[in-house]
Amino acid sequence: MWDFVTEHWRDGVEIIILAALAYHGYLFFRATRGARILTGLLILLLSLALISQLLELEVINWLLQRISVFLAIALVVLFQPELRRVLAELGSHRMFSFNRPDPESLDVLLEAMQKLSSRRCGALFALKRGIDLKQFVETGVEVDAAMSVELITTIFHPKTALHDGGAIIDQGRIQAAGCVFPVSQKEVRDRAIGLRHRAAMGVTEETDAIALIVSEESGALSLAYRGKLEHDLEPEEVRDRLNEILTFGSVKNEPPSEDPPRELGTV
Ligand SMILES: Nc1ncnc2c1ncn2[C@@H]1O[C@H](COP(=O)(O)OP(=O)(O)OP(=O)(O)O)[C@@H](O)[C@H]1O
Repeated sequence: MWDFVTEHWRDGVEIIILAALAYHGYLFFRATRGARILTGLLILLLSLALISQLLELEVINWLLQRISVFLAIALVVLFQPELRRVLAELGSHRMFSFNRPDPESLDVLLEAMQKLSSRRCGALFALKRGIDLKQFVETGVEVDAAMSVELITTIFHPKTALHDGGAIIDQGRIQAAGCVFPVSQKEVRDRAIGLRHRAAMGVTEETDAIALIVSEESGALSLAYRGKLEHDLEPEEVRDRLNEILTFGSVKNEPPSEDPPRELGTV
């Protein structure tokens, strides 16, 4: 027994590491836009590999081996925004940082969002977490001011110079306004989802920020995280979601990616 353990403990460690990597890879990719393409490709390739092995089809075997190199490149292209976010997360040492807005500033933000909603003023916020949003700050105007309902509603008043674009919130302060975020290329079923919501999805695809949106058209409040849009939430739901994400790092009870009821950011 002891001989078996000393001989095979490395295999056990390898199996545990590979299983953990596969599981985390699955969790990471299952909610992304390429998940279905990836699943389809894997099923196709595994079936082909199995058939060609069983029937000893040499040409197909040879082709599959050659294709695997191109497949690796295709996967990098397919999951480019997600990979960028993971690398940025690793680079930002997020595991060691704790960038959480205090409850008072969240209250201020939510109150301002409700005011903007009742006045039908569109607004977009990106709440910075671990990953630096400097590249987006540079596209707007630096504000660096304490948050207040008055300031936020003034910024997003349609007649001000800063109302176009998004505001960046960092540790309870308005860092910048009028910022341009990357627009998500995800296919969205709802035609009412325009550029503001797409920009919210885009900035959360590429960073670990949380985006909050007030719709100019309907006054609806929405939240985007990791590229997914949760549309038309009640103020209390926004607060709960924010607390969940800020506490657990992800949305608890996350709806499945297949046809979720109110989540629109899926292919
Ligand atoms: N890349 C971007 N980054 C930040 N803000 C953007 C970006 N693109 C558009 N916006 C903002 O979105 C506004 C246009 O919103 P649009 O009506 O297309 O979006 P929407 O998602 O339908 O939102 P709403 O429900 O508020 O109409 C612009 O005036 C601008 O303020």
